[in-house]
Amino acid sequence: MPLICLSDFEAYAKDHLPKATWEYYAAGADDCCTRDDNLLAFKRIRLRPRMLRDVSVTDTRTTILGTEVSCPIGIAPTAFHCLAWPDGEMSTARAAEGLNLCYVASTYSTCSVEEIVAAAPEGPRWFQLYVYRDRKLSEGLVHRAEALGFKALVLTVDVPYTGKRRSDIRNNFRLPPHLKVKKLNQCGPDNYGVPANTLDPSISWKDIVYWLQNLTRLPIIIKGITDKGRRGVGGRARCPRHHRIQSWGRQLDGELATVW
Ligand SMILES: Cc1cc2nc3c(=O)[nH]c(=O)nc-3n(C[C@H](O)[C@H](O)[C@H](O)COP(=O)(O)O)c2cc1C
Repeated sequence: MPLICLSDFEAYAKDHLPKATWEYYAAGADDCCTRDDNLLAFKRIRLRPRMLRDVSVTDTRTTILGTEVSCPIGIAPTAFHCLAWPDGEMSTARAAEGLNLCYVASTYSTCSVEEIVAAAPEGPRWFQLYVYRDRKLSEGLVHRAEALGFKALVLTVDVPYTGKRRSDIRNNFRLPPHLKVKKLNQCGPDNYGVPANTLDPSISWKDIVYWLQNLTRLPIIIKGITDKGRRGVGGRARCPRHHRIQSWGRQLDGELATVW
């Protein structure tokens, strides 16, 4: 049967993937409230139709941080693509390149950043960063991503600790031995085959301003801010040195902000 919409792909994946892999991709944390809310939020979106306009020629191209993309949609960072397909993130990057869409490669990719770039050298790409307690590890990642032509860093700030993912616990989910998170392979594995307890829960605005901004010339996009606070995302109470922070777009699960 042809796969013609996302639900078709979802049903196909459920039928074909091992149970633990499917449940890793499909489930969220605890009661999955946020996951369910996100799905409902997508369904609530309505487009305002404008009738009797000449739409015989349409053009959805736009620019995102100065790079032209074919439409204002990107591929969010997600981990462990090789669980679903042997080529993993290389295939995702090729697809994004083919459509000229921005692909945000996850720190938890099962292909290395070098492999991703070799597979899709022309594709618009950003790199998603988790900050590790071992800052040298994160610094190495940032430098590699910058050298490989990633055009922005997407700093995920909503995972100081991993959520309680019940199905992963029940399934004793782990990466199979032939897969590993290639950028982190110098560390010992934990349940997911990625370093245990290495995400730095102390990260705050000062780390962004005094550490990350000094480390890279790339724009930094902060991913996972779900509440603007009383004075806005860039309010003085939150961001030292009053850096200019631009609210860049609404995600269903929060706001993205760019700091430079
Ligand atoms: C299977 C899976 C893996 C994910 N891995 C990452 C990741 O490695 N880094 C990250 O910043 N976000 C990760 N996310 C979060 C997504 O980027 C995104 O923020 C989230 O899924 C909400 O968007 P959605 O409602 O469109 O799914 C992951 C999400 C899923 C479902």
